Amino acid sequence: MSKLYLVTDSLICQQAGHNVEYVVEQACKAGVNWVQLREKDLSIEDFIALAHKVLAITQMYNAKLIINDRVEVAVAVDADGVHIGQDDMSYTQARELMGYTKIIGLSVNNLPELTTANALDVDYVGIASIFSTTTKLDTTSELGVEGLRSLCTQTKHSTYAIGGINQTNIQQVIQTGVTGVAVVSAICGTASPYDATRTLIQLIENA
Ligand SMILES: Cc1ncc(COP(=O)(O)OP(=O)(O)O)c(N)n1
Ligand SMILES: Cc1ncsc1CCOP(=O)(O)O
Ligand SMILES: [Mg+2]
Repeated sequence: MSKLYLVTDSLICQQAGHNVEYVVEQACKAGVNWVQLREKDLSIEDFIALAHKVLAITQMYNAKLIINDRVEVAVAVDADGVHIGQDDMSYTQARELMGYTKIIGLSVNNLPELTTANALDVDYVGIASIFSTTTKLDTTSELGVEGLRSLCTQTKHSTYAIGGINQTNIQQVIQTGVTGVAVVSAICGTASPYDATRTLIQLIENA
């Protein structure tokens, strides 16, 4: 598994002057090989159409495409996996629809959720939120680096930290022992997603 996971946000890409396909391609070119397509406002038809385009890009770079929330989109385009949260479809139902060859990621926000996830055959847990972020407005907690470190010792799964992670704090996050780091604005919100990705990868490698 790659240590840097790009989670997209079309609005943040747009505000930085790019479309989401461009950002995905630049990030993959720079070395990201996990991409989550996160679209909150698209109809199912538009989400599927965009996912087909993004899948063509990720496949060109041998990267994995994970669909946020919408299991039916992941199934329709034969994506590599789906990421579900505590308020999304249940893990059991998602697994039934996706099958055992696909990746399922689950968000956990605290120790009880992480403990419950330990009984599930998820492929990774997304641990949120590490720092404050304006990208997702309904986050429940800020775990901080020490909260993350503690959760990492109590999980049986691979772990991706998410929420407010950027070039200034990514090394502290990696040093907790987390498997990897997921970012939205630190790549989508930049003038050069390629340069931003290169810098983040370098920081991870030197941590
Ligand atoms: C890698 C990763 N971790 C956590 C999340 C958050 O998922 P969720 O809690 O379902 O919130 P939304 O992203 O759906 O708003 C994630 N997307 N990716
Ligand atoms: C999707 C998500 N889940 C928890 S925080 C978050 C947003 C992270 O965005 P950013 O990397 O811009 O803080
Ligand atoms: Mg969700």
